[in-house]
Amino acid sequence: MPECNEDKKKKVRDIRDAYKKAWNKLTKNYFSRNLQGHVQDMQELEPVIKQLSELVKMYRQRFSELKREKAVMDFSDLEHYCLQLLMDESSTPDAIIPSSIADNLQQQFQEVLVDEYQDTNLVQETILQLVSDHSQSGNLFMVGDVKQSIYRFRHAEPGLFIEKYKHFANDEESGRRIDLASNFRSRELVLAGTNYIFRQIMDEKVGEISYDKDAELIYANHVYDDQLYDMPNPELIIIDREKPEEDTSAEEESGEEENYLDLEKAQLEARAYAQKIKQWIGDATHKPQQVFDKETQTQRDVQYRDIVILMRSMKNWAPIIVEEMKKQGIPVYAELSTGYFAAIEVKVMLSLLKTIDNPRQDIPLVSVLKSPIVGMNEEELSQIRLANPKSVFYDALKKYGRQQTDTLSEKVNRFLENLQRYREASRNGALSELIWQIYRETGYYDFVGGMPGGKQRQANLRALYDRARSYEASSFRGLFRFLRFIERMEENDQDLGAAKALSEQEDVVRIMSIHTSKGLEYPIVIIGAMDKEFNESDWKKPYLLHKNMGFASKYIDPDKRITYPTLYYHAVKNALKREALAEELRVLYVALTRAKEKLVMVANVASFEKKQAKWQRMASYGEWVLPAYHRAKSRSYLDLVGSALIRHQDTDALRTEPLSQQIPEVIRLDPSCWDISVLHGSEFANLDETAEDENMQLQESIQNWQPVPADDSQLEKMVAHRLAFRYPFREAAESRAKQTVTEIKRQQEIKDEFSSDQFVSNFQPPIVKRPAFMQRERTFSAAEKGTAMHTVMQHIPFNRQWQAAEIEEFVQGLVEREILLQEAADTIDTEAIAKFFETELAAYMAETSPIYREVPFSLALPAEEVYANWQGTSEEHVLIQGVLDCVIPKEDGWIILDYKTDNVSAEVTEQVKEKLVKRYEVQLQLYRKALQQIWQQPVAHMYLYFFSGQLLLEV
Ligand SMILES: Nc1ncnc2c1ncn2[C@@H]1O[C@H](COP(=O)(O)OP(=O)(O)OP(=O)(O)O)[C@@H](O)[C@H]1O
Repeated sequence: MPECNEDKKKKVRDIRDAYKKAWNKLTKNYFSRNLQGHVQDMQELEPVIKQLSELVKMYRQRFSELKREKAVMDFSDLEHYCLQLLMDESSTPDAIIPSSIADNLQQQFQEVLVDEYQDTNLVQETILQLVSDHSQSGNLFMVGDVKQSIYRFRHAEPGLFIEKYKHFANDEESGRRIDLASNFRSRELVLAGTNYIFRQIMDEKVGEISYDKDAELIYANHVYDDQLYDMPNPELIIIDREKPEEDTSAEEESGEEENYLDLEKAQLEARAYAQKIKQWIGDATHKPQQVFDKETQTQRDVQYRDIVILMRSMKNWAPIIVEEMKKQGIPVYAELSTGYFAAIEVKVMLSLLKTIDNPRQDIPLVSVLKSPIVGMNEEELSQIRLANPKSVFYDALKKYGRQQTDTLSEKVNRFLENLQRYREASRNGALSELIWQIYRETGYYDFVGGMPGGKQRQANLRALYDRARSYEASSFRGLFRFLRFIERMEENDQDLGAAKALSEQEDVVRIMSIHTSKGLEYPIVIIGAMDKEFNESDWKKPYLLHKNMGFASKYIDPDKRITYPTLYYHAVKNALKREALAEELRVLYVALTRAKEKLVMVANVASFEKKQAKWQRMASYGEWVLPAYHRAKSRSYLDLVGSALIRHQDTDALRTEPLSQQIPEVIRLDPSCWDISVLHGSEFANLDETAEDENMQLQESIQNWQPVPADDSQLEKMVAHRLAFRYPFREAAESRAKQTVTEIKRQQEIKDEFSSDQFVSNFQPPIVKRPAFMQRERTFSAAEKGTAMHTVMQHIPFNRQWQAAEIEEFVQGLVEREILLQEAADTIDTEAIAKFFETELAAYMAETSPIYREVPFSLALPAEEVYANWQGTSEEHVLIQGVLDCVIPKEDGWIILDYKTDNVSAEVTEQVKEKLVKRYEVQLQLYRKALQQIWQQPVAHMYLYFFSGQLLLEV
């Protein structure tokens, strides 16, 4: 027998093993029992599931009642109530009849336009049908792209779109389909690349829609034709993390070099992105990449903000990537608003701090006991609970510690001792020191460092420490207050997003989820984490829920204590799996179609060799669309993309063997072009970290107020100029631009022996009216009494003399007309008003008409006239507002009269009169200015009339 090539032998064996494995799985799942057995399992399960569904219905009922009681709705209630309103009560699931409200709306809307129609769910679809008109040609217009339906988790139903898509193409009567095939967004090579991949991976079997000629992206923006791009090919970068074969000499050589195996996967990738980005942005030796600017219709240097990094999920990787990119000196922005307080390590530490503050709080205490800091399990916790079932948990814990002598009680006592020490430390020392002491003594800081995403977790713990330090730097003290402060931050959604130092507007590289990127476009798109496994939680639970197939559970035999999947469980599982994969294909499609000019896909894999072996099975497959069974086995985007690219002439780097000539030319020589690089993880181990070092040094110098080097004289000048800058309108910014006359008067007031503070404040009109219930109380403030007097003077006719009794009657009239409250009317000094009418001035007023009362005015005055010490520019103006009590026109100059209700108790000497005049001089001079400037009238006299003491004084 001729010698057989070992490699080929292994290959054949691998293929056979793969099929054997698949076969075994099939037989295990479906043929380990006969049909009767399967049916029997499901029949036995039936009553249990029925009971469960009854329970769920009851729960729903109770839940709805509670919601109604509390008058709250959730988002899906909104949709469902809306549907209820629009649907006539006689509707059945098969015949939905519009209600009168829906009829009404149908009349109202001429056109109903729906964008992103592919993301509609059945409820929304029914609502749309109910409000649109179906009488003649119809008025419902829907736009969408089913390949971009990525909201399955919100019950989007791409089937609705697909059904119309097919139906309208064949039946012009029911609707018209317009294909918007041209793509104006992207360069030709980006589109060709996307087409090449999707033609192979998307069809009705896996993907729910076929990627046929109608679906393909057609290059239409020919502006790009004349604008060359330096590195136009879409790229696939694969980082291989496979450990090199044991080689002691290499290990010695590497010495202290950072071992790439210590780097997080996300960190490795981030370094790959950073390397690319640095290349594009350029430096002293490299020209920056050019991108096309839509505004100017020309090319310009690429900026950070032209680049986006898309991730399927932001949850675990994004914070690490942000941190690593920063280390590499690349400004990034990622929306990481959530996550800090949700991070388990932060929760545990906060629980511990709460327990230290007050151990009689069950939830924080038990959280700490269960956390790795103490490490108790449910069993132990229940034992402790049993020691004292009625009290708070802390009492139970202490009792258990006292009474028992087992290993658990040792654990308990150790914890109680530590807690006692921490409690003392929290009272005596700095909080931040306590936090650090806890990290050190419990080893929790090191522990989280060993968890997945350890670097980020440690950063979170450090952030808590920093937060405590800066809290103590303010004048606040104490653990309780700190916890309240943190709680308030949490309540107000002020999460400690460390990455939020930069805002969205700035020139930074964005990191976002593919879902967020929907509808957006960027010149350069990096799709990261291509080998992250799809989320399988949807169909890996012991019970499954499918929107059409309903509920499926594993078979459970409580007696034998066994559980295994039923046939129906398998059916639902397969349906969910298929749908989830279809959704993933569409998410990938959204990602690829965000790029305008350049597309880079990055993945890092545990073993490139294994991936190759998997893809290689497609290397000689002759059809465009890859076999469904192969695609269905994909665990990541990379699996799909790798299998698709392996048959292209540009992708030697992916193959273990030369490109098979059996592959049809259309596939092999497809016009798309590809740059593939496979790099080993070790290449990223020692990336230049000088940027970080420099930044750290700078930061340190700045924090310590030490000079930093300025090697650029231009820069030095600019900094000096900026630091010396003085805002030209500072004075204006520090004084009010709008003032009331009363305020100005108060500021410039000269206190005299007659003016107690209260006296002075008599004339401040109340800034806010006293609330109604207080106005009705007996005590009226001096200001309110003054206002009441002014109200009477505003309304009382001047054309005659008034006696006190008549005034009394007049005031009652005001009460009846609801101009005055009775309580306010009771404070009116009618005698004093009667006395006013005895004055010469009142006699003159009786002869004169018109007389203007309560005249409001606004007047702009130069600031220096208003503010005695004004230092600012002379152009600055202040807006003055005031109300003139009484203005009396007179031929030889107008008269201003201002009523005063001050209590002038002292004997009225000349000196007292002088002081009173002085007090109001500023105010009246401003009135004079107002009258002269606004009314253009000369002012001959200005009087103050003091009701108390019937004093008329000329100013
Ligand atoms: N007729 C056109 N001529 C030139 N450019 C166009 C034209 N139509 C659209 N564009 C440009 O193409 C890009 C994509 O357009 P638009 O965002 O409307 O597409 P879309 O179908 O909504 O994309 P998607 O659904 O993939 O997010 C935009 O930059 C837009 O300015």
